[in-house]
Amino acid sequence: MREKFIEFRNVSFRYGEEQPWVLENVSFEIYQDEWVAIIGHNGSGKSTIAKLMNGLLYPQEGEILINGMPVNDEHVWEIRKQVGMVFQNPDNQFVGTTVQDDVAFGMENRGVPREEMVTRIDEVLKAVRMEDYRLTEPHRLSGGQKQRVAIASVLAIQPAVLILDEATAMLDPKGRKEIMRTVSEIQAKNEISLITITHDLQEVVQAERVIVMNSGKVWEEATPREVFAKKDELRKIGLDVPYIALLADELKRNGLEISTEPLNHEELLEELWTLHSKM
Ligand SMILES: Nc1ncnc2c1ncn2[C@@H]1O[C@H](COP(=O)(O)OP(=O)(O)OP(=O)(O)O)[C@@H](O)[C@H]1O
Repeated sequence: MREKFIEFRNVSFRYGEEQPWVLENVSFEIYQDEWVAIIGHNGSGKSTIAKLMNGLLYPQEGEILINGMPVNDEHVWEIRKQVGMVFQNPDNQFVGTTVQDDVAFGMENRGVPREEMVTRIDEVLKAVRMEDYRLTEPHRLSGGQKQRVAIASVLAIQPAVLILDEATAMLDPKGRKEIMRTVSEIQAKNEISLITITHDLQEVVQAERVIVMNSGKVWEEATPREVFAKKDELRKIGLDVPYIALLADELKRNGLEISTEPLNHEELLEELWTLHSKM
């Protein structure tokens, strides 16, 4: 059975005593090796959740446990070793003058021995397919390459959880797809939990579970198929539905007996093929 890795217990948070509550009574669990997508309209509290997960912020009410440890001053450094985060803009995340310096930086801070650092730099740059850029200055890389290096730097610390907070938002669709393929391979191989905060529906349908936030509260927690079956309700809270799900609905309205809830081209084609063979 999968172990619980992250637990939010009745968490409420606001950015100051005079400020409105940004999260209210939020509870959920994330398991080891799981891929969870967090979605929600702008300002619904997704990034705040990410920052609470590695102790960049502390909740005013409720409790957060990471691998059984409460997020507080006593555990925050250990927690940051276990929870790695990559944000939207890679330019704000570079500290080294070369790609390999950059990957080394986080390890130096955590006292990883030199030989071990050399091995890990090799491994993580290979994992994100950037091994040929080890001596390149980060500002010479493309947006997608920069995000790969940012991910490699986080992986070098060997976290148990990787959080991508809109980390592919600035890339084109091809770049996004490539990064997500790399990350999901790494997740499966290294058995880490992956949490993706995203507006990209293609990313969401690949996750095992989706947490939908609405105005600081958990609105729904289910598989992508279950979530996207609630098309009209999702629209009411300002969220889109994958194009294929809408197309399948339109086909149903036009009399085709589609019995499943297809979420991608392959599933819709399979459904149409089955219908065709019954005709
Ligand atoms: N540093 C801050 N100080 C005050 N309020 C903040 C701060 N950061 C975020 N907020 C407010 O908290 C609320 C939730 O913000 P958060 O960034 O968590 O939402 P989000 O769901 O990630 O949004 P988006 O999809 O736009 O990135 C918003 O109303 C936002 O204005």
